[in-house]
Amino acid sequence: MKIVHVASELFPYIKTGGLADAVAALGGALADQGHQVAIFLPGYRSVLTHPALPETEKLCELRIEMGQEFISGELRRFSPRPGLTVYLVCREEFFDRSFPYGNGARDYEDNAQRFLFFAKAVVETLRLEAIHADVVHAHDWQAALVPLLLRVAEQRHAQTLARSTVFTIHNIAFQGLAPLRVFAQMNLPREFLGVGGLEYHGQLSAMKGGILFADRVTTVSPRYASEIQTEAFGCGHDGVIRSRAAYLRGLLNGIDTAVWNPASDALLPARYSADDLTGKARCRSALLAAHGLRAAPPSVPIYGMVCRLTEQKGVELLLANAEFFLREECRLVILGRGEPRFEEAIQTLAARAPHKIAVSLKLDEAASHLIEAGADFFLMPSLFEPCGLNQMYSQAYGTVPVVSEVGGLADTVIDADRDAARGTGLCHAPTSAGMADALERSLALFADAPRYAAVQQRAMRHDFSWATAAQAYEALYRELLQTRPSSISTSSVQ
Ligand SMILES: Nc1ncnc2c1ncn2[C@@H]1O[C@H](COP(=O)(O)OP(=O)(O)O[C@H]2O[C@H](CO)[C@@H](O)[C@H](O)[C@H]2O)[C@@H](O)[C@H]1O
Repeated sequence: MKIVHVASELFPYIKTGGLADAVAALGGALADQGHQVAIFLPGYRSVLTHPALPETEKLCELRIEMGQEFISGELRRFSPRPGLTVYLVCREEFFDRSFPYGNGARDYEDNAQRFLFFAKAVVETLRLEAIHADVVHAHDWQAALVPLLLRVAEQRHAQTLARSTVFTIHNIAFQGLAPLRVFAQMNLPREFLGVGGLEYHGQLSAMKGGILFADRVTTVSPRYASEIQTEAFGCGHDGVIRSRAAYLRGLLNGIDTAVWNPASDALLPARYSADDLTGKARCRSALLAAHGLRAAPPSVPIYGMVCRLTEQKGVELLLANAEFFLREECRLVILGRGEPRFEEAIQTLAARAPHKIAVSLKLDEAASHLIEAGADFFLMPSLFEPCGLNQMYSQAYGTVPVVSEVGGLADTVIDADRDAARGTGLCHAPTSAGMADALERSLALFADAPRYAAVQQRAMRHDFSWATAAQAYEALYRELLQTRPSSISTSSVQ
């Protein structure tokens, strides 16, 4: 199949979170299966200057219609591995900036235009380069308008650009809301402006466009697929999701075992496997040393956490349990960047016990690998979690996850107290009391070395690889190609 992915992040060239890992690993796994895969990505500064970027070839100049004007850009491409081509949509004014979405304190004001330009450039390239995609697969709000723009372009040019379209929601909390006036720059028929179109409470929602007009909508775990149909998790889009429930699937992410494998991980001071955990003990000492923490004998548990420091990730639950980490003989290492209020609160916590609690407010890939390997428990107290990757990385690294029982966390971690024979971690309600209970249970589990080892072994031997996860997408694509697209996109624009 000819499969085209459209996303705003791609590991290793640009990553602010799990989207980058998921798109890179899915694209790579599909290419390994023998499909012809293309990935469209904005040509951000950090991509164009990335040390791993091979030489890129300039393909063409772009002239993109945005309302009354045409905006120019350039299309570059490179091939990082056989079967995979990455297209970079470049325009200095939009993408040659320090960060992809904002300056840290606020989002860039022209994000709607930047990603509309990107989405339109993808559709224009599909047309100009006659790519004839079997599937165009858009990820998250930044690419969400691609299915609709594509069907409208097909009608305008009387040409088929893609046999089917898929939209994947990695996080429904980020919706790409924009003022209604941006609609004029979309050059879409007026019928797509109303509440049956992109309008969302007096604004435009790119996310809503993806949900309504892709042939199939997927999200990254079965549990999140049902959660987003509820008011509690739908972030205002639950109604529109319910209206397309028949076309919605929850397909679990996997992990890229070429990057996340303790037996071959070059970022670790020592490698190890389920059969020989000696190297993990060295990673454990190295982790404490790297963060200036006091050495810990094997009986003292080390807790690790790596995430964007946002409300979603349950930072408040962690802070509500600060006394646990201050009181108990343990160590805690946190790596993350995010909201200033959380960064400050965590720094204050670390300052109260600098010999046992460390925080690093950086984006640091190598440090995240060392935490996954060196910790004994990995904390993910998320309030919601579409899938979550770190709980799978931590299981592969023999680091027992302690997670909120929401979304993909609930789908990938089995509570060891509830299910002694199958348990791979500890699960709790997404509340501070729930987390407090799980932390107490983690102490009991760690004190019982044979039981901890059994949980660790089961977690390490579980297959979370993308090779398996990608099969579900392949099956979905095949199913789509066999059935006539039934979404309202085609019928609305015909
Ligand atoms: N300071 C830091 N330094 C280094 N690495 C850091 C870091 N902060 C975060 N990371 C890394 O970023 C990734 C985070 O991925 P997640 O899937 O856990 O969450 P995210 O919310 O970004 O992704 C969204 O999309 C993914 C993909 O579908 C879903 O799994 C998830 O639930 C959804 O919220 C991990 O690889 C993690 O190690």
